[in-house]
Amino acid sequence: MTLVLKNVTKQFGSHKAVDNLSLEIPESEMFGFLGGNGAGKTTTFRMILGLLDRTAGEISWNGERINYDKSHLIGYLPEERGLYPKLTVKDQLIYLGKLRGMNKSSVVKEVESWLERFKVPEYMNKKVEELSKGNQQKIQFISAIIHKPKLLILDEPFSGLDPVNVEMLKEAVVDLKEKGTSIVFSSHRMEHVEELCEHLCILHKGKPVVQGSLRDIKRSFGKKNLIIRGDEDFAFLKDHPGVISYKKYMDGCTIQIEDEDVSQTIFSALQGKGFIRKFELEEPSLNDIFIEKVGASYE
Ligand SMILES: Nc1ncnc2c1ncn2[C@@H]1O[C@H](COP(=O)(O)OP(=O)(O)OP(=O)(O)O)[C@@H](O)[C@H]1O
Repeated sequence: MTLVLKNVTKQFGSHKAVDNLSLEIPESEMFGFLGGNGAGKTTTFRMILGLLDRTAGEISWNGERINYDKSHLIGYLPEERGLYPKLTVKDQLIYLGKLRGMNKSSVVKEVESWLERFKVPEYMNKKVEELSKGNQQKIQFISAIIHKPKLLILDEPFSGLDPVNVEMLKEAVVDLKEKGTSIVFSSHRMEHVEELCEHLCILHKGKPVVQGSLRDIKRSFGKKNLIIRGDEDFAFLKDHPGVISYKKYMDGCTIQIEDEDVSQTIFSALQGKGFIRKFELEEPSLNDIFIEKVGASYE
């Protein structure tokens, strides 16, 4: 059940919202879709789901187009959340579950188990409008996955949730992936993608600027971060050969360096400089990569 996008472009008037995007997302994969505001993520999702026509290119899932007759296999958490405020959670989910081919008793069973899992069993008979925004989002998430879709598209699933709820949703998403669902999700939060995805794409002005496996992307970025903690003033390292950037912290500094060898020379330079509590070389974070690839054009 591979999802394939080949040279997909979407033009609104003269504006290219998505520009020649090609992706391949295999079964049971969690794929991260990153990009700043207006990068083209939601537009891509809408095209994948057939809610928006492409200007050019091909999209297929298991070799076929996605259309209405596959709705029982697909789950979608749209960016613009929308539940019926006057309906109870139960009636709302029965309605949506039935649209995806489920019968009432199996919907109720699933809803009970999900509300239990999300620690809100008391919401079953509450009206949606009585719930907080974050809790409405949990209900909307349940509505996207109640029918156990094979392909799940989540547009900013963690936005607006408190840290406890973010963890709950993350665990749910990981479970679904392990049971065979392919998941594509967009996020502005690099650490979520870093934690959950093997593969990712960073879109910028509709174009993919970084694409591939998280591990390869980090390796090929080259630069590394050196974390130093101690009581000394490390500012002299700003001018050390191979140091790209220097960030001061209350208890030390974090330095971006050109390559691993630079950490050796810094290590030598720190000899006799007092007690170092931490000296650790790290891969660049996705945040570093995003800022370098996308951030510059914000200026
Ligand atoms: N229906 C539309 N008509 C005209 N332009 C549109 C339409 N939908 C989206 N756009 C434009 O396409 C571009 C991409 O928008 P899109 O919503 O896909 O971005 P996004 O990456 O999801 O952004 P965000 O992170 O802010 O949600 C934007 O410049 C937007 O203004």
